[in-house]
Amino acid sequence: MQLFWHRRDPRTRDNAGLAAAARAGTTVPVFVCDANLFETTGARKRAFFLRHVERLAERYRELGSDLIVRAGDPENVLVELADEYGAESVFYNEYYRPERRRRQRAVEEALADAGVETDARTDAVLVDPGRLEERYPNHGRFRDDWAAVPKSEPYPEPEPDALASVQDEGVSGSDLGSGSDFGSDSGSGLVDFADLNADLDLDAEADIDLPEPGYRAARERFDGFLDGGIRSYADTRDDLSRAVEAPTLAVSRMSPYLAVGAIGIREVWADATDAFEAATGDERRNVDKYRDELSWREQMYHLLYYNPDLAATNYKSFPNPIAWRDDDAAFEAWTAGRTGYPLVDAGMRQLNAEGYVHNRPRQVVASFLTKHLLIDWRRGARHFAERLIDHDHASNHGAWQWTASTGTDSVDVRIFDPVAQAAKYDPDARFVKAYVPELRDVPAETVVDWPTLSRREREALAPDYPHPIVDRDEGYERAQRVFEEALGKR
Ligand SMILES: Cc1cc2nc3c(=O)[nH]c(=O)nc-3n(C[C@H](O)[C@H](O)[C@H](O)COP(=O)(O)OP(=O)(O)OC[C@H]3O[C@@H](n4cnc5c(N)ncnc54)[C@H](O)[C@@H]3O)c2cc1C
Repeated sequence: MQLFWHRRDPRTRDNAGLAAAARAGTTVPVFVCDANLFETTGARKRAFFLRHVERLAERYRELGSDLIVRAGDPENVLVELADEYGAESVFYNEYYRPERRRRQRAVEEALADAGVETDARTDAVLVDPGRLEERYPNHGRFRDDWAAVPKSEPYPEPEPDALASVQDEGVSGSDLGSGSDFGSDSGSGLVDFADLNADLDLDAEADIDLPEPGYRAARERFDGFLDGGIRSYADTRDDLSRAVEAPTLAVSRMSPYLAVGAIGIREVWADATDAFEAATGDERRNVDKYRDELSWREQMYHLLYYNPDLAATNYKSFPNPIAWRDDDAAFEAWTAGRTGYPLVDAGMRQLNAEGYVHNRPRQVVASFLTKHLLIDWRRGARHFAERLIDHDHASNHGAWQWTASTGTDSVDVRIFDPVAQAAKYDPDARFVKAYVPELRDVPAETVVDWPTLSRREREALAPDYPHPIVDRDEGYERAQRVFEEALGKR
């Protein structure tokens, strides 16, 4: 008998550690609600994740088993459960976020002391970062090495007879209360997340509508994208009009599901590769671009693996400190989507309303904060971590550093011009108008040029919309100067 410890992988399909446990013999699936870890997760993503745990428990019950859910420190809980079920070993998947690594070490020591074996697998990524070199000068070089490593096929879901016929009675109850839709109204044996939340003093309620949770919902969304969007992905991924018209075709919007681990990365990769092989001509280039984006995700994990303090410390070293500004009013305007830069504000309002931001405005808002406003990227990254449902420790901090020019970008100082970006990617202002109602009646070309209009013109056109909080050219030049000073070039 063995335990499988579910961590950030609430799925039975394409789960490396679970498949390995099931191959070894009868397996008891376990999830430990770890309050310390949850406290560092934004409420929206925590709620989204917990809904997945509930779907996972349902799936186990369909397979004639159950998910054993306990609250506490995993190192204590797993030793107790190993004893209770007479398990000789505990299987799980590897994660690279420092808190998770520390937790894993504590679990391994406690289980070793108790005479229980452990078995950790690579699951979150296609290629174990430990198989690659420590540092790459650019994405192309990373991708070459990464592409040369053979990728596993998706792991099969365990057969029902490989799963222990257990019933979870550790946490039981019937009503989740307060309008939540992830409850069940039958009796004992069922996981009650409201009780868990009360015990842990966590609020699993999100302040926004969350996407449908679970593997099936993730699968459905990806199937829709494979049927259509992927074949024009390279050409349409930056088209913000299309992102408004057909949000899950212009791009996949798989990031929330990948971030909580609802679907396995090998499954996504295998399907994208089948689509690539079936495609001809121009479609082939489009599909391959999607696979390239997945390799960016892999590079971010690689970066975190070798730089565990990615969330706290500049990746690049600077001879002089970067003269970040402390400007609470500007930061608040940025978070509220009231900077007077329409594309920045639309992106931030998308974040507030959906817990998701399209990649193009995501780059623009991050650049605006760290360059035009010169506010430390760590403050922006923390805000994103609290608000995004697709928050991923590696991708968020790696991308913030890239955008802030403290990360892996091969360009010394990159500054996105928020007006030029709007002109290029949202010329019809469809994206801006979808999120900034104050500008709905303003002609598109005027929306694009908004920060360049006179005060009087702006007041006449949209009196409720703010004036730019920083001058476009002054902000640009100040950022250029500050970074050149930090780089010792002035
Ligand atoms: C400042 C900033 C913060 C970011 N924070 C996150 C984050 O917390 N979580 C997150 O998943 N992505 C993050 N990204 C990367 C990217 O914006 C999102 O992955 C993408 O917008 C998700 O939408 P999608 O699923 O429709 O992407 P698609 O365009 O459909 O891409 C497919 C998948 O590839 C991966 N991907 C694409 N671009 C990147 C990238 N640059 N880095 C890493 N993975 C990528 C994602 O898993 C994504 O789901 C961030 C980017 C920036 C600039």
